Amino acid sequence: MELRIEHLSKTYANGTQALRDVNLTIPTGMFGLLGPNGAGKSSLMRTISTLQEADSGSIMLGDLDVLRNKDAVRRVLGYLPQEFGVYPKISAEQLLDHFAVLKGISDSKQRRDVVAGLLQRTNLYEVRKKNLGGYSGGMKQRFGIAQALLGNPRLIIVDEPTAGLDPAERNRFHNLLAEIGENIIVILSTHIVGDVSDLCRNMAIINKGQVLLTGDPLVVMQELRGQVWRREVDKEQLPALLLEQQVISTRLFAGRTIVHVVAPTQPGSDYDAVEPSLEDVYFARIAQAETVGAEV
Ligand SMILES: Nc1ncnc2c1ncn2[C@@H]1O[C@H](COP(=O)(O)OP(=O)(O)OP(=O)(O)O)[C@@H](O)[C@H]1O
Repeated sequence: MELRIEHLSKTYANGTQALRDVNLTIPTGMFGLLGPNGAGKSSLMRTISTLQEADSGSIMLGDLDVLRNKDAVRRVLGYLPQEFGVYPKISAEQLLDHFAVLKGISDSKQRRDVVAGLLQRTNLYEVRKKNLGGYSGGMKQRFGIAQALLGNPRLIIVDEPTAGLDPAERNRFHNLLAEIGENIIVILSTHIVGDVSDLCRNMAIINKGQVLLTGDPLVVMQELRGQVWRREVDKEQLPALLLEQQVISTRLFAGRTIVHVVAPTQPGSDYDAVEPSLEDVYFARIAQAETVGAEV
């Protein structure tokens, strides 16, 4: 089964064009939707999740018309929003039970089994009696996944799930997502490149409401091979370099400034070729789009 988005556009009442003719085909597995803040990721996620209307275009989940059959979509959808609030004064077990009732699992024995199973799967069973207010960020996110998995969804959407998690929690969360993504469609919306390169077999880069690139992260990295160059510079050299070269990133490493540039051939003897990372692809595509935009 796949999710097919065609010609999706959305302009908010204040004139902000959040989605511009978005076309994406998303197969089973983990799909990374990568873009800077304000790119339109949440708008797209909320539209797929039936929480807001598009102006035009279509979304099909298999043969289900998502924009026209909202109730049917909600039965097969799990959603972990960017701001997932929990009631601090009740336990994970109680709240998940409550969500299960809302999902329509009315038989109490069945509900007990489902809730226990999900708490085990998300590694929260030991702390199921603890109030959610005492949970760490990672535990809350795993609880968010537990509620998203209620009702055996065919599609799960997670919006910026690892922001604010420490490395160990992020790792645990990644493993959980990877396991879920084996059988269903999981869309991971994020501005963290590492989340996508660690987890996703397919991805898209979105900026200013437009899809700039789609594909397999390994393939898109291959495609940039031989075009990414690295140079160490003094901070004072940087402004001139920014005018001369297509600089895609500058970072400090051990107190020195390391610059990555994109160029079809070696820009000079002080540049070394580097194996492109997904971050290089990401910054190169965004920089390219900005340049084109600036020329218009
Ligand atoms: N309800 C709204 N009304 C008006 N403008 C909005 C609304 N929601 C979002 N926007 C604007 O639409 C654009 C896309 O926002 P969106 O939240 O979809 O981006 P995003 O990629 O999810 O960014 P972030 O990571 O910051 O949430 C932004 O310019 C944002 O300010």
